[in-house]
Amino acid sequence: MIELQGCSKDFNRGGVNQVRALDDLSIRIEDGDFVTVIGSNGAGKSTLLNAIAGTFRVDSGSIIINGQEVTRWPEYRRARLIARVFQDPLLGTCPSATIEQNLALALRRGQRRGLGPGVRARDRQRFREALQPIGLGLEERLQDRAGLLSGGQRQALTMVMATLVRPDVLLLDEHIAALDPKTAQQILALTARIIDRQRLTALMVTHNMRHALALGNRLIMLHQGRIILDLCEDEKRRLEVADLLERFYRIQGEELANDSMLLA
Ligand SMILES: Nc1ncnc2c1ncn2[C@@H]1O[C@H](COP(=O)(O)OP(=O)(O)OP(=O)(O)O)[C@@H](O)[C@H]1O
Repeated sequence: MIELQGCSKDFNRGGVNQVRALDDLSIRIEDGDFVTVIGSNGAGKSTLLNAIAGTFRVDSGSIIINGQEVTRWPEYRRARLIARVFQDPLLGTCPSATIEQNLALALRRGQRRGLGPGVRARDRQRFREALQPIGLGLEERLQDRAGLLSGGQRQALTMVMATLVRPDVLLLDEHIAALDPKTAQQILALTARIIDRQRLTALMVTHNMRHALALGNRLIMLHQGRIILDLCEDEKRRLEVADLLERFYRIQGEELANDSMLLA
């Protein structure tokens, strides 16, 4: 369970560039909820994820994860509960380490990592079993350096690393946006499968309304740091992309600042 109560965050406070990225935002996300997050550029989507992950502290409000108040916890401490996947496939893996060394590091999430990413024989079987369902043959390449992999392969590896030890919360920030359409579809399918199988509590930021409607059991739309639309599974299932846009216009009374949500 994730709960944000009255969270606000200003950047460049007191300056001419001051912006309220989160504006008294409250939301309760139940265990096992998979929430897709949409909104135009600058709506506060990444800020919401950053606030949960502890990239910065919110200026006001509180954040509770699984009953624990984490508002003042630094990012590294929250990392025991939270796994993240970013847009850039290069961010999630260490290129000079082998696939199995990367996975061995992921296996120790939340523990003291020690000096080297040593790989135990019994872990290799676990790694193969985690990689095999992706269908990219990575299970046969455990000793290859991650830097040799394509962007899509690295993002698949990142997804497996993020969930090798089941996180309490999985945060996906446009994690397929940098991939070609076919690879993006594969990683999206992998994402849905992992979240479903592990019954993860997850938030996924996307600019693609089709994906936002198709995946997950709840959809929120942000605008100017506030939640302007919050749809449950049933409502989501009944909506088409055009309906969603219409809802946005109706609520906001203005046009979307960018067309990427339409065109994606
Ligand atoms: N570290 C920061 N310093 C200053 N301003 C920031 C910072 N992070 C975010 N902002 C500002 O906060 C607002 C919300 O940004 P955020 O990145 O959360 O938007 P977003 O919805 O993720 O947008 P996009 O879809 O373009 O990625 C924007 O006006 C942005 O410029």
